[in-house]
Amino acid sequence: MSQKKVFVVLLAVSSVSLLLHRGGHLIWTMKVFRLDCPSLQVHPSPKPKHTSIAFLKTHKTASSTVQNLLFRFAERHNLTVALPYQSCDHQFCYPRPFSARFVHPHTVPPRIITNHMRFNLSELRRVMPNDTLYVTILREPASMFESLFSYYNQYCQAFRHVPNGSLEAFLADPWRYYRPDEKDSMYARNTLTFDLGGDKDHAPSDGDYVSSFIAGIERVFSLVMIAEHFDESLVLLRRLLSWDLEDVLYVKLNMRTSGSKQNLSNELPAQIRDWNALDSRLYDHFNASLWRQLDALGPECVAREVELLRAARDRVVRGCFGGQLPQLRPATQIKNKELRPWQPSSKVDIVGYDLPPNASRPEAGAGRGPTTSASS
Ligand SMILES: Nc1ncnc2c1ncn2[C@@H]1O[C@H](COP(=O)(O)OS(=O)(=O)O)[C@@H](OP(=O)(O)O)[C@H]1O
Repeated sequence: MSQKKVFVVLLAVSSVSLLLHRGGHLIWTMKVFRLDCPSLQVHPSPKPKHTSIAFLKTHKTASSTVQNLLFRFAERHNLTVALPYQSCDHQFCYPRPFSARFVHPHTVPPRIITNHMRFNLSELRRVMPNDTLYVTILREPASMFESLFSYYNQYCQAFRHVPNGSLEAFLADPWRYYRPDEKDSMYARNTLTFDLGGDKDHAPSDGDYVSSFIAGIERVFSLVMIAEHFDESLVLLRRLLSWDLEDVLYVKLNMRTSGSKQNLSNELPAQIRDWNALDSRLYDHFNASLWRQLDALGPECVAREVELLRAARDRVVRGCFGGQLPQLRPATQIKNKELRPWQPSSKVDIVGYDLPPNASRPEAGAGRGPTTSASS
């Protein structure tokens, strides 16, 4: 064989082995470049990863899934996460507005804060670094309210008094059951507005209030994710934070079984949106702004990144679960008690995952991490 041929064969062999070695990353990068998506360059990140993040964990919005992703990032990068004082429970003394005093001194100074709280910017600024980026997540009010109604059925006074726990009965005459100052009333009306520090009982007809509330959120939050477009939101989150693809892989947490959910037919969604009019305005506004940002990136590039993110997630998850995609299990069937998701009542089933006894630790370190569900 001539020297030239030997060189060509060696080149081909080393290219193939490099491809196999770099696997996902290289293939990923090539696919993205083929689409000419320079703004979606992945690995290594052009800028250092951003590590100071305040994630406002809103209720029943897929926020536990985001929180878990942040916990795993913090673990891998040795970052301190602010945790509440025991007396605050796992939420930062929610529903009281957040105070720096609620943060456990062992977790100060933090880089990341992500447990449930009622938003209070001035107090957050006292504990978080100056370069903190603020992120939150919203969910479409009808499905969110259905989830809240089922989850807090035994806790929230407004829901407990409804005959047969009927959502229809509540919506037919909400003022019959709802008292603005009663315990846990924040789960029964405009929960997103409340979590974001707003007045859940403000008259929705006051357009100035709603507009200035939304403008305030826009000034502070660099990204408002949308649960219905979770993966697309992660595309934006990853760019905002200059993170790698591995940093935004996840498994869904805190899901109810389909038997615990109610199909919203006929006029229910409109009634829910009406009752939660402030949240509906918020959601519509930030859903539209999410899509404007995605459009600016280029729908093809976003779709491509979402596709690659899902493929990478499946690969890592299969790595955790012995080559299979994990089965969702009711808590009672999960052998490892530490992995059992919290159950709000006997009427609601929250499902989770069991790790196989010989679970391996996969490349992105996502083995045990993503399976633990914390409603915190
Ligand atoms: N990735 C992703 N995309 C879309 N939806 C998701 C995702 N992960 C979790 N979920 C759904 O989010 C609901 C749980 O929300 P939270 O984790 O915020 O609840 S909690 O307030 O912390 O208890 C819960 O909704 P319901 O099942 O309707 O109750 C989950 O199924």
